[in-house]
Order: sequence, then structure tokens, then C-alpha cells
Amino acid sequence: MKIFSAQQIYQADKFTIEKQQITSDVLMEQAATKIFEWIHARLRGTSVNIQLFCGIGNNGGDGMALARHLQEHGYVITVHVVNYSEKRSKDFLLNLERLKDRKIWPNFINAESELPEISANDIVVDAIFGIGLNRSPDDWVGQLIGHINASQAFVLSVDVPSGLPMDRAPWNPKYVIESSYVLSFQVPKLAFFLPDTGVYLNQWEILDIGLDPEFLTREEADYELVGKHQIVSLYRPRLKFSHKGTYGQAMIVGGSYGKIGAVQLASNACLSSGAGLVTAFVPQCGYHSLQTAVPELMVLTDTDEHCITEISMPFAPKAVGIGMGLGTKEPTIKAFKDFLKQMESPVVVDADGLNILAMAPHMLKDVPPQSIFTPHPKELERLIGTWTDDFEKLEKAKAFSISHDIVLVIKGAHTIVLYKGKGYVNTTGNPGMATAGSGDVLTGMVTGLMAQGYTSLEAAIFGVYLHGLAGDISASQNGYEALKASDIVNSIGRAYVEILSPPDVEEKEQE
Ligand SMILES: NC(=O)C1=CN([C@@H]2O[C@H](COP(=O)(O)OP(=O)(O)OC[C@H]3O[C@@H](n4cnc5c(N)ncnc54)[C@H](O)[C@@H]3O)[C@@H](O)[C@H]2O)[C@@H](O)CC1
Ligand SMILES: Nc1ncnc2c1ncn2[C@@H]1O[C@H](COP(=O)(O)OP(=O)(O)O)[C@@H](O)[C@H]1O
Ligand SMILES: [K+]
Repeated sequence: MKIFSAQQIYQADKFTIEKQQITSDVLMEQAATKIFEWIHARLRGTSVNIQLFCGIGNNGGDGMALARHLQEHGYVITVHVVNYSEKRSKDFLLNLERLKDRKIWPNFINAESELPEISANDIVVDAIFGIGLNRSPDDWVGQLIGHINASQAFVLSVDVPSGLPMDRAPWNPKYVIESSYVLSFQVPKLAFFLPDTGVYLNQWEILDIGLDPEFLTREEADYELVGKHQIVSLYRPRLKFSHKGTYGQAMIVGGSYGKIGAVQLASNACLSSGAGLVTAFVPQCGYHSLQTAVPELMVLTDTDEHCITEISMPFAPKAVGIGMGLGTKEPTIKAFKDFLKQMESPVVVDADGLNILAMAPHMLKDVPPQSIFTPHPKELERLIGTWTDDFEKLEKAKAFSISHDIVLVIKGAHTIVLYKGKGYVNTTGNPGMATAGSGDVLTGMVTGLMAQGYTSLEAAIFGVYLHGLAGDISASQNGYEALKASDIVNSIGRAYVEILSPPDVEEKEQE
């Protein structure tokens, strides 16, 4: 699913109005009707107090139109107009009049007003600001937002949580609605998926308000939300007359004294993701544990007991994942440097491999094109420097990925894969995966997919989704806290089964 910028959403709006020869208030009515239907399907006329807070732009207009539908169906409503500007939008005014025609008189709130009482049992509809927010809310509006947040009422946001900008961090983190549920129009918004701004919403859902499909199909987006539908289209089926050679020989290089487990996790994940043959290259201290723990694995060792000093590959692997538990000792750095010089096809670089590159950026020129980097936030900062907010981080990361021709996997709650200026936002995974070794598992999986012939970009997108899904399956069985990285490996098989199962009704709708 495409993720459009606010600018593109306004364009879609304009295109739809022109092509379908409708007025803008028809679109607003469609949006408000969809929200009403959503609420009505759940409340079925329950006599709960619904307090609507409406701004004076089109987001507020949506709120006013919704208020009318709610009232017509007998709901108990209070309508507040958050009167933050004299520049009221045309469709807001139209819907204000329609409300007054039905003898509903909103309560106008301005800087001098007392804050309205909100009970924890009320439902708040948040229609103060939408995607048009372009500066900090005034202090009195910010205080009203704080008051709503403190009420503990269920807050349903129209389109976006009010006060949340679409292209930067909030000016004042307290002046943003903490939304229980966001009903967002037509397309998901990037801010929902980034760590600094995603915290303002609990759940979200997309409502189709009838923006023109021609525009939605034709318009290119900088970011895409990756769901099961996209993943299924990347899947490469196993062939009946195949053999292990068909699925490639993968190599996992890493480990140092006390950190052999990282290689074990990655190698196991590589095997379970479907690679035909997997060989681990480790210092000698890792030999026995790996041979015992993973019988399917072949093990090669360095001449050194405790760390890697020279990476010799007696065969040409189809894919290599390197870096987990590697350490950054001088001889290891040299071995890594020689390894990069020797490699021509893309490699997957993780953990200390990335730390070495951050310490010695001149080595970046030796990284084969289309290699995959899988940094967590700290490793990313070492590579690209600090950032002021997530949006700047993404711009810097994109520039890095383009200049080095790297598929950059920015790990997090919503991992984002960047390549050639485009971002792919993942939708699987859970907080149980914030545990030691889960990144090693991802590296093994992505390497295993490359061994099977997936391109770098496909392996990154598919691997990240599969990894998150395996984590979700593990969490559904044992909860978040007990989830260990090895559980993720054990769920890879079920994750494949889930990907290949026919879509259920909800998934079909999202396609
Ligand atoms: N294509 C779509 O997706 C549709 C969008 N609609 C609604 O329209 C909304 C966007 O409406 P608007 O463009 O009118 O913008 P908003 O309703 O988000 O904001 C209203 C206006 O307030 C001003 N403003 C911005 N920040 C301010 C601040 N901090 N203090 C005071 N004033 C400020 C701006 O001039 C802005 O246009 C969407 O979020 C959505 O709710 C719907 O009406 C239907 C169609
Ligand atoms: N809150 C979360 N929600 C979803 N996925 C998460 C969350 N926290 C971590 N993960 C995932 O777990 C992995 C952690 O990787 P990393 O930090 O490198 O772990 P390690 O270095 O211990 O192997 C990443 O793939 C990341 O996306
Ligand atoms: K809103």
C-alpha cells in the first residue's frame, strides 16, 4: 500500500474532484459517512456521551459532518469548535450551517474559555487538526489537547492525531493528541510508523473515502507499506525436481570468544529460511558447540582460537552474511577488509561488520554494490551521524544508501528497507522481539533468501516481513517477555505457511 505525503493527498483530492465532477463537500461527506458507519457498527446506538472537538479547517469540517450523522441516529453528542483561527474553510462553514439547521449549537472554545469537562467514560472525537497542520498549535490549544489526553476517555482521531505533523517531529511533544484509534483517510501516513511520532497512536485503520483509483495507481510514492499481499508476490516456490544445489550455498561469518551463539542463531535461521547448504566460518573456539548444536551446519574455522584473523573460503558461496559477534580487534578488522576486497557479489553486513565500517569509512568503497546493511539505531548513527528527528534520519539514510548502492535495513518496531531512494515499511513484528540475538536471526534469514536467488532488495523486504511474522507467531504462543531469538527461528516454518495461506477477508480488503 502506498504511503503518500500530505501534498500528494491534496493532489489526490483535487484530481478526484475534477475527474468525478463533484464538489469538495461531497468528498467530505463521504469521509464523514465512512467514519459514522465505523462508529455505528460498533456502538449500535449505545447511549454514551460523544464529545466532538472540531477545528476550523477541513478536519474540523469532517467532525461537524460526523456530528450531524451521529445526531440523526440518536446519539448523545456535544460539539465543540476549537476556534484557533479566523480562516475557516469553506466546507467547515457549510457543515457548521448544516448543523445549525438541525438546531445543534456548538460550544465555541477560544483562548479565554474554560476547559470542558470530559469523563473517562466519554468518547472523544478528535477533529481539531488534520494533515494541514503547519506550525505549533497555540498554547491554549496545546493545553486543550493535554486536557483531552489526561481525561482517559477513548479518543478517536479523524485522519491523524491532532497536533501530529506529517513531515517533522512535533514542535511541542505535549501538544499532540494521544489517540486510542485513528481512522485515516485512504492511505496510511509515514508518521504512524516512525519511533518518535508513532507513539501518539495506539491503533489505526484506513477508510476508503473514494479518492480516484487512477491517481492512486499512477502516482509514485516515496514509501510503501509492506503487507502479505506484496510479500506473496515476491515468494519463490520450491520446485519439484530441485536439489539442495538449487537453493544455494550460504556462508555465515562471525563470532568471537563468548559470542559464538550469534553465529549459531544466524546459521540456524539461514537453514530454516530455506538455503540449500550453510557453512559457518568462526574462530576455533566455536567449532565444537556449533557442530553439536546444529548438525545440519558445516563449520570452517580460522587459525586463531578466539577471533577471526583471515577469512578463507574454499568455495564461492552464493550468499554471505557477516558481522554478528565478530568483535573489532585489529586482526579481525584486517580480515574483514581483505574479505570485502575479495567479494564481488552482494553481502549481508550486520553488527560488528557495520561498526568496523563506521570506524573505517574508507572501507565502504570495497563493499560490493547492492550489499545489504542491517543496522539497529545505534549502528545506523555510527554510520550516518546523528539526526534531529526521524524524517531527517530517513533522508540521511537514503543519501547513504544511494551513494554506496546499499540496501539499508533500518531495524525497529517498523523496520524500513531503503533502496534507490524508496522506502519499504514493514508491518510485522512485536516488542517481544526486542531481545538479544533477534537481529542475528534476521541476518541469517536474509542471507538464506539471497542464497535461494532472491535479489538483495527482495531478500531484505521478504526477510524482514518473515522475521517479524515468525516473531508474531512466537509471541502468540508464549507472550512477549519469554520470547527468545531462538523461538523466532523455530517459527520461521509456520511463518512461511501463514504467508502462503489464502488471505482472510480483512487481508483481501487491504489488497
Ligand atoms: N483528500 C482527503 O484525504 C480529504 C481530507 N479531508 C480532511 O481535510 C483535512 C485537511 O484539511 P485542511 O487542509 O483544511 O487542514 P486542517 O484541518 O488540518 O487544518 C486547518 C488549517 O489550519 C491552519 N493551521 C495549520 N496549523 C495551524 C496551527 N498550528 N494553528 C492554527 N492554524 C493552523 C492551516 O491553514 C490549515 O489549513 C484532512 O486531514 C482530512 O481530515 C476530508 O475533508 C475529505 C477529503
Ligand atoms: N519493539 C519492536 N517491535 C518489533 N520488532 C522489534 C522491536 N524491537 C526490536 N525488534 C526487531 O528485533 C531485531 C533486533 O535487532 P538487533 O537490535 O540487531 O538485535 P541483536 O543485536 O540482539 O541481534 C530487529 O529486527 C528489530 O526490527
Ligand atoms: K484529527
